Parts: sequence; structure tokens; C-alpha cells
Amino acid sequence: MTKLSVNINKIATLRNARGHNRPDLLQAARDCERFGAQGITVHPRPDERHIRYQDVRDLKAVVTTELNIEGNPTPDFLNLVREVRPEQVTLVPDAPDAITSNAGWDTVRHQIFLIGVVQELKALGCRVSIFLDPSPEMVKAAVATGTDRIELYTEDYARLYPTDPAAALAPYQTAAVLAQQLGLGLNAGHDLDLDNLAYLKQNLPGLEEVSIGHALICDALYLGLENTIQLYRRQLV
Ligand SMILES: CC(=O)[C@@H](O)[C@H](O)COP(=O)(O)O
Ligand SMILES: NCC(=O)COP(=O)(O)O
Repeated sequence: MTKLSVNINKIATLRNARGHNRPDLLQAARDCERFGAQGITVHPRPDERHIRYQDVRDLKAVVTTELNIEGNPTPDFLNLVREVRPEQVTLVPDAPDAITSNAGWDTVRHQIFLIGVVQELKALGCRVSIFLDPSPEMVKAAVATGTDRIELYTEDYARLYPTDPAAALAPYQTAAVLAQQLGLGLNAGHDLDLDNLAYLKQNLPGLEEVSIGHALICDALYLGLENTIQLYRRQLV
């Protein structure tokens, strides 16, 4: 089964536009779970432009499925994770001013750093996932970090899918097979949507979880949150 973790960054973006508590992020997380989300993902950024650090603390008490915190393991991020101890931490090498995530880790160059971070997070009881481009070299080097899973960064897949689905998928399939052979769990995310999700799911062996935010929240404007989450779940059977 591939689980759907709903990324609620964009709910926080909307709330922050007015400075009040509408929409209520915590209620949205509860409702996503009630409507079928099997996890809640947040990606607090250093400028707190959407998810705030306090949101993450508050969500810990509310989320009953799995809380997945994504981000670059800066000292502030690691302090937050030490306090909250989510079920999963996804390490993403974003620059502080990145508009959105735009690359996976170089697991060769940053191997020593990642080994230390992964070790600490696992000792806290968190499952660890490392955000990666679908490169065999990066997947192989991820094993040495001790990570439980990798998350394949699917922006390239999503961009190429409309014109050539098979070519878009090919590097991801190779990376997924390799991850499975090497004993790594597999997640995927970024720019997944109702058009490209089923094909990815059907062709990536061992896909355990997708985290989806931007497109899902956009769809919910037209289709409603409950209906949208159910539609995404249906792509994953
Ligand atoms: C790691 C990843 O692909 C997502 O977390 C994405 O970066 C969402 O972050 P934003 O909502 O800030 O774009
Ligand atoms: N890890 C990917 C994620 O949480 C959501 O990415 P997107 O669907 O907002 O592009």
C-alpha cells in the first residue's frame, strides 16, 4: 500500500495572508485525517512564511496518523525535531531563500554530515528519509548514511510526464529498483497531482508514501477537501 501524506503548507500560507486563524491549520489537519489522509506533512522554512515552528509543536498533539517534518537540518530545525519527535523526518537540502525545494541531497559530498544527523534522529525514535534526485550514485551513497528511506524528488517526473510518461518515469524506476535491492524504503514527492500520480504508483516498486501539497490544495478549491483526498487515495490503490 502507498500511503498519502497531505502537505498542509498551503493551508498555512492562506492563513498567514490575513494574520488571523482562518483557515484553522489544526482543524484542517484533523479534517485531512478524517477525510482519508494517512499522514500530515509540514515543511517549516526559516522565514516561517507558511508553517511556523509553533504550528509544528501544536500539530504534534493533534495528528493521530503520522507527522512528517521536512526541512534542512539546521540547528533550529534540529532543536524543533528534538522537541516534537515526529514519526518521520525528511531531510531536504533547501537554501534558506528557496521558493520551493529544488534539488535532492548530494549524499556523497554530505555523507559525514548526514550520518551524524540520521544517527541522532533515529536515536530520538524518528524514521528518517532523505530527499534525493533519482540518481543511482546518490541512492547508493544514501545507504551509508543509515537512513531508513529515501524520498525521490519528482519535479522532473512531473514536468516530463505530459509529453513522454515512459521517459519521465525511467530514472525513477531505476532508482526505485536499486533502493529496494539496497534495503531502503521509498517515498516520493513534489509536484505530484491527479494526472501523474497513478502512473508513478503503478510503476515504482515498493513505493511506501507520497507527500502531496500544492496540487492537492489547488484541487480542493474546486472539488472540496474531502472529495479531493479521496480522489488522490484512489490513484494509490
Ligand atoms: C520537499 C518537497 O518537495 C516539498 O516539501 C516542497 O518543497 C513543499 O514546500 P513548499 O510548500 O514550501 O513549496
Ligand atoms: N515532499 C513533497 C511534499 O510534501 C509536497 O510537495 P508539493 O506537492 O507541494 O509539490
